[in-house]
Amino acid sequence: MCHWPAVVVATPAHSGVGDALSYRSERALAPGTLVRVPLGAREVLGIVWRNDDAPPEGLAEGQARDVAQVLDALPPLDAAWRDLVGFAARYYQRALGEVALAALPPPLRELDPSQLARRLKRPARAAPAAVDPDSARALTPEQAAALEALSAADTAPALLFGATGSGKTEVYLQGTARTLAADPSAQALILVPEINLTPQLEARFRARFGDEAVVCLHSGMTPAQRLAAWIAAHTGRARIVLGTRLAVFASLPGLRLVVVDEEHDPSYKSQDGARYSARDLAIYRGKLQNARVLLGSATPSLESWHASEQGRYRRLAMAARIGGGSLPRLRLVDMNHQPKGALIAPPLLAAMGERIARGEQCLVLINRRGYAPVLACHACGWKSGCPHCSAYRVFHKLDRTLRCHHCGFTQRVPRACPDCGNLDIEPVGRGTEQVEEQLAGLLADVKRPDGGPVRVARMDADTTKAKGSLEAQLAALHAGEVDVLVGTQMIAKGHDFRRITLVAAVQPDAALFAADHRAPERLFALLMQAGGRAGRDAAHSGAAELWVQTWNPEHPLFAHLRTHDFAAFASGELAEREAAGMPPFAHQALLRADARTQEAAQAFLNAAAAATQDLPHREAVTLFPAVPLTIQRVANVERAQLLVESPSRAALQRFLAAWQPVLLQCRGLPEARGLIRFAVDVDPLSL
Ligand SMILES: Nc1ncnc2c1ncn2[C@@H]1O[C@H](COP(=O)(O)OP(=O)(O)OP(=O)(O)O)[C@@H](O)[C@H]1O
Ligand SMILES: [Zn+2]
Repeated sequence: MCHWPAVVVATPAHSGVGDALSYRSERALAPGTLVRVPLGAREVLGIVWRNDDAPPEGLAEGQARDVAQVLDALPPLDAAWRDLVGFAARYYQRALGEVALAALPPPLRELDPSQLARRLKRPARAAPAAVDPDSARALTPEQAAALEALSAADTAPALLFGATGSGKTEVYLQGTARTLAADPSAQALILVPEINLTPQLEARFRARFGDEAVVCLHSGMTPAQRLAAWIAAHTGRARIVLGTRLAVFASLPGLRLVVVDEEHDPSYKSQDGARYSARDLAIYRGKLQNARVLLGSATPSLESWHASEQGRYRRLAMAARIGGGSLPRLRLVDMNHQPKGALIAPPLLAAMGERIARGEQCLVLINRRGYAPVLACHACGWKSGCPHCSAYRVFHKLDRTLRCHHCGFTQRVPRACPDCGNLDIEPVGRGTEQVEEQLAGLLADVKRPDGGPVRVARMDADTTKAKGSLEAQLAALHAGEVDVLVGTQMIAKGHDFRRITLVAAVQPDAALFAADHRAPERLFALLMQAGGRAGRDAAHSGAAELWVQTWNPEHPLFAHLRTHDFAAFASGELAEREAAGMPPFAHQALLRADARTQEAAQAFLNAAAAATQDLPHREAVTLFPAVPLTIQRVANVERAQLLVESPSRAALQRFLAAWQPVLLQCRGLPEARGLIRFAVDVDPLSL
């Protein structure tokens, strides 16, 4: 008898190919089985999705092609995994095949059954997850209460709202230990925004549970490493998967606990391909597999905060810092009353000098890399625009280049103005390189306790490109080899620094007045998280300070920052969002178009909007006019978008599903000639 497996293969987002293709097989194949099947002239990896009794209508028996190979050394992907992938594809408006195959480690696509069998030689039994009892700490009362609440009968997702330095990591560790101890096949998934930023977290998990039990999954691993880790998770040998957003798709048959650390971090939302939110998928996955979900943050996203206000999530609060230390005191510097052009105001500079002389460390946050965001000629008005983008190229002084941070276009800095020949072209504005350079000079008279000169270092995407360099820089800071660290937001995240007592944000004002409705939320989180790096050693915390240089000291955001009152800040923001009908009180999706001309991009969007008249649920959604993106052109591609909004998530979903085939038709319209691609972004993070 012949079988008719429906197989999912990698298909581009809008190929129009149905969810699964029918093949023929001599033997019955369980859903979730990995196979290799012919597709055109190639042979590709596929996943058996279901088994049909007969060939699909219209396909003559003789036309069907046979499954080429069955990778049956691997246990089939379970129903929960297939459900997760199917949900993600539907919800984020992508092809099932695209999402399903992208969720598998890349090398799996190339292996034949015998090669795969060789990789699987290692024993597939669960690692013991030896908990080293000595490394587990005695919990504080708040930590103990959070842990109890986590294992209580109520299975709603939990939001661990714990101040910076309140010991959330220990709750993750002991929550994991309990989960694994309760069931020898249980597994835990720990998601982090960016793995390189948290080498400490990985080290703590490995120290506590043993190397065998823990695997990592992130895009920085080699294909072979990723395959090995994926197999360990899929076969149940690995008990703990520690990974970035892509790890939310790991096959974890024994999943009982999902932790999303720093759940507010925007990097949980993918910005290309299927634009999924790993945090939101973690919630869905928890329900699906009956696993506990724990979201942790000192500055939760307003979405999660709102859910905890409504009781959909359980809020577990840990307000106190470990050791009873206090949160840093806010020192606002009113830049209206400082010497003109001062990069670092004199009182801030003096405070830094005092700290350094005492052997303490300072962090200086400036969210711009390079030396200056623009180079300009004051004689003729020339500016260092990028020829390919609607953006300025950034001046990098160290290698004397002008670099576009959007398309990468790089040139040597011209000796004279390219337009008028004027010789003194000047940097406008400031970036990390400039702050680093100037601080060294400004602090030249200060001495460290050992009499040596002050050591200033910089940490941003430029200094951490080489593999291992980020770890090395963090290690130098921990070892006290650096007195002042200048950097972008990456210095503000998650690090457990012990000797930092002063954190300074030198020019955060732009975010106060940005058009994006999420800008205040992000700025508040950034400042609170940055400040949270100071005074983590209770012995020094009394003197810890967060300095903010601002031209707008009266801004209400700072009042809440002063009292460390996230709850008050959040309730103010939520009230504004509710009044304005913004998320989480409304649900949004963006239709984005890339084209050779702005007209073509907008023409496609307008045609797509016009073609919605007869779609179901049209009345439940609002479509806004097409607009260019803030940075309208990148690498010679014109970009535009159209916002779709609805008070009902379900209605928005149904509308988007019905719209998808219409979008494919609009792509072929004459006025959309020049369209390069389009994509739907559900629950976009920025508009
Ligand atoms: N019960 C405990 N007893 C002693 N020290 C602890 C305990 N729990 C945590 N710590 C220590 O307290 C410090 C802060 O903990 P942790 O880094 O987990 O904070 P956090 O809540 O994650 O903060 P952040 O949000 O700023 O990352 C760490 O050095 C940790 O080792
Ligand atoms: Zn460019």
